[in-house]
Amino acid sequence: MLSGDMEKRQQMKDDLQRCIDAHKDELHSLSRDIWSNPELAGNEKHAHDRLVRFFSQDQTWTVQSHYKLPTAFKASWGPVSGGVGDPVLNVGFLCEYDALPGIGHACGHNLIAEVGAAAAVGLKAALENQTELPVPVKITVLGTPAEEELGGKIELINAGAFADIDLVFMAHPAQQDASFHPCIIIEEMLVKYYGKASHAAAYPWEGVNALDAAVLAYSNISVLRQQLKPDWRIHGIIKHGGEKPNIIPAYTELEFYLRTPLLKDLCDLKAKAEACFRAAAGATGCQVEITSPTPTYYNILPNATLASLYESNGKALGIHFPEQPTSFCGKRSTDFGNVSFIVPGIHPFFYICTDALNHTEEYTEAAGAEKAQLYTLRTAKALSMTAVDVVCCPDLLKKVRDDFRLAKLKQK
Ligand SMILES: NCCCC[C@H](NC(=O)CCCN)C(=O)O
Repeated sequence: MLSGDMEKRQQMKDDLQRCIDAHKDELHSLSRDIWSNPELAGNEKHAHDRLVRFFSQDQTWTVQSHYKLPTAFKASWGPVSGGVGDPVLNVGFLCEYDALPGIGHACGHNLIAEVGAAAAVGLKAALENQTELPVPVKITVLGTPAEEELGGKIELINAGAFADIDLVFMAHPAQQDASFHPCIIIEEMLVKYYGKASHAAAYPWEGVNALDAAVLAYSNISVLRQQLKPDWRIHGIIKHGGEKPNIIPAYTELEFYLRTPLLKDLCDLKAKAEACFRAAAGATGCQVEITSPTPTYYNILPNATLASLYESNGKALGIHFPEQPTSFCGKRSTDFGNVSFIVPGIHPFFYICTDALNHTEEYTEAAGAEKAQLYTLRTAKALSMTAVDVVCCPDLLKKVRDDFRLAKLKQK
């Protein structure tokens, strides 16, 4: 026999599931449209307009397009219930929608957008008939562009977009379901070599070869890798290697990603990498310019209470959470990590009916497939149900906030 409070929460969870199911075609159309029109980080114009239109069709949402960033948006609803003057509890859902160059939505960000939209409309359905919640509740959906490249969430943090948000939810497609899986710190290094052009056959001795510097730099990093800690990563590309074989390259450009679990390790890795880049300049006589053009993505702070609630709700919907997720490692990164340092939240991973790996063409196909929908909507329901638990139970909200404070202390 459920207690009165539990009965109310269950009724709210039933309402949200019915709402999400009632919108399933529209939600699938939304993610399929985004999938069919892949746009790179910062250029998600179609996705932005499509999501703004999705929320604007319901006049009860207040929608701000081009919110603080050209392709970010904000959709707000509420507050509802609670006593006059009570502090409003603002529940945030995040939508990502940037694709990858050359392989479209190979990370399933179109499904992240669908999960965020579905969870938000579901929570709205659960709340709109409630008049006696412990506190007034508001819903905020943030369209957070450019996760794969520029770190749109970090720009939005710096612009104050998260200042009034109390909880934040999103989920990311993967190969299995996991309420939490570590994502590590990442920093980008851009390396430019400047040499001197000359005819490569007639007067090679007059040239200063910037491509030699690039090749040496890449090789230096490749040998450094065997001396790195096993949970560190460094990988990169030669973005520009020269113009023609008979012109000794006067300019080359390389891009590297450096990743470590802890910020202090990142400083150590950066110093080792920089030594490799400068050694290549010295060996060839080139000048070198080393920059970090994008902000550092932090690791995701865990929140045990939210993760446990998410798993409990997910299991009630039939989600299987492997004890040890076997098919994806915790060496990926996300700008959600930066959000997790300022707002309590969760960023679960979810199965989309494929064993393919992210950032592959096979995953792109899976992210646009009908068979991903059941898992996508189920994830949205579990997120929304988790939000219901927290907004209905002040003790749970306190535990969530305690977890957040403890996790931050452990980072120091
Ligand atoms: N500036 C580079 C950021 C790369 C982020 C990219 N993120 C993902 O693959 C998504 C992981 C889960 N959100 C990465 O290479 O880790």
